[in-house]
Amino acid sequence: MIKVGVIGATGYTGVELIRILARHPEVEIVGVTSNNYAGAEYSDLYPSLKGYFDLKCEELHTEELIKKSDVIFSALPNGHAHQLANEVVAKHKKLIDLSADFRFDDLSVYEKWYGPVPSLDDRIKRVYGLPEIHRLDLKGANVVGNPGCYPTSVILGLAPALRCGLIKPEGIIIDSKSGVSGAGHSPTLNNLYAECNESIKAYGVARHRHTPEIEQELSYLAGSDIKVTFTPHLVPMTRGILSTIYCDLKDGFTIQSVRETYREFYSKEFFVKVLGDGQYPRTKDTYGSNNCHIGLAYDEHTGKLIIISAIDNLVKGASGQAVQNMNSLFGLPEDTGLDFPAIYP
Ligand SMILES: NC(=O)C1=CN([C@@H]2O[C@H](COP(=O)(O)OP(=O)(O)OC[C@H]3O[C@@H](n4cnc5c(N)ncnc54)[C@H](OP(=O)(O)O)[C@@H]3O)[C@@H](O)[C@H]2O)C=CC1
Ligand SMILES: CC(=O)N[C@@H](CCC(=O)OP(=O)(O)O)C(=O)O
Repeated sequence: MIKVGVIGATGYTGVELIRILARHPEVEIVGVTSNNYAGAEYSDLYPSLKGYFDLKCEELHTEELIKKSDVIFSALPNGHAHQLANEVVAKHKKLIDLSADFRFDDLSVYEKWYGPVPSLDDRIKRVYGLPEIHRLDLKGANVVGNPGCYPTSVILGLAPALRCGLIKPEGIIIDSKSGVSGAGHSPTLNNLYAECNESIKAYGVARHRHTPEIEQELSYLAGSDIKVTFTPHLVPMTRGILSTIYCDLKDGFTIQSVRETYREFYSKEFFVKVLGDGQYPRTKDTYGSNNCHIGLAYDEHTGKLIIISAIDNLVKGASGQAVQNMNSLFGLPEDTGLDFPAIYP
């Protein structure tokens, strides 16, 4: 059994991790930590887990938790994982971090968008944890930077098009929508029911911090520098991300050949489903699952390829993907403990 410790277990991604890990056949959860709820029964905080997970929340004593764990999941806000990674690798254990702290190849890009980075242990071998793209690099890693939710939907949506040279690399426009759980469980004015219900708004326009993360991975896939226009929107639903991506199809390709290329690219992937002609993803069809649905269309009027992708921000966009990464790090089939469909309706 893989011994797992979860830090920041009481947030939205934390409870989703516990929901998945508590039923994972190869996992024993050995400790969960909380600042505000140390000493509380986890299932008193989250009664949906009664009978599935009955440990108490501990105070955060990293040394003890790391000692008894094979792998640590950190579901803390940005800026906490660098120091934690130093401690984890010093004890020859592994870290899967759900924040942005280890998502960037170039630390100066992280520092520009998020803030300063302390000195890091040379033994850290970091990987961007999108298994569909970086599976081979996961094998030698001890620290996983689990991708952001919007980037997961966008990168999976564009990967075949850029890797296989189906589209022009310039002028990509991404319009994404997220449910409110994407903002975490700390109450803010923006997230109050009366503010977001019956309302849709764009935010972070032309400056959202997922832009450099998306550009890093798309540039890797294309083999050249990619710039994108990315506009996220907050929509009145609890979970889900839908990204609609507009790009220019190169001459010589048809929607049929694009769909065939996408199907071939993802043919061995358990979690990515390329929909048929005239079918378009709905967040409802990925709700609660680790799946990503991709729909494709060609606008003959403008020559644009339109790619639509849907995920659950808390599962494929965070905790499900983190468990998929753990499975890969420990040599298990990636779908272990994740082989469940969306909740419908
Ligand atoms: N929500 C989403 O859809 C996604 C989130 N992420 C990332 O995952 C991470 C967790 O997000 P999410 O679960 O939504 O966040 P939440 O705000 O819901 O939870 C964060 C948890 O971290 C703990 N925490 C907060 N501040 C501190 C602190 N200063 N020291 C120690 N613990 C602290 C809190 O636990 P307690 O109150 O018990 O102390 C809280 O439960 C973030 O980095 C986020 O950016 C990534 C992809 C998607
Ligand atoms: C709806 C909403 O507010 N979503 C969050 C994205 C959550 C996430 O993945 O953020 P990190 O990159 O910090 O991990 C946002 O736009 O900041």
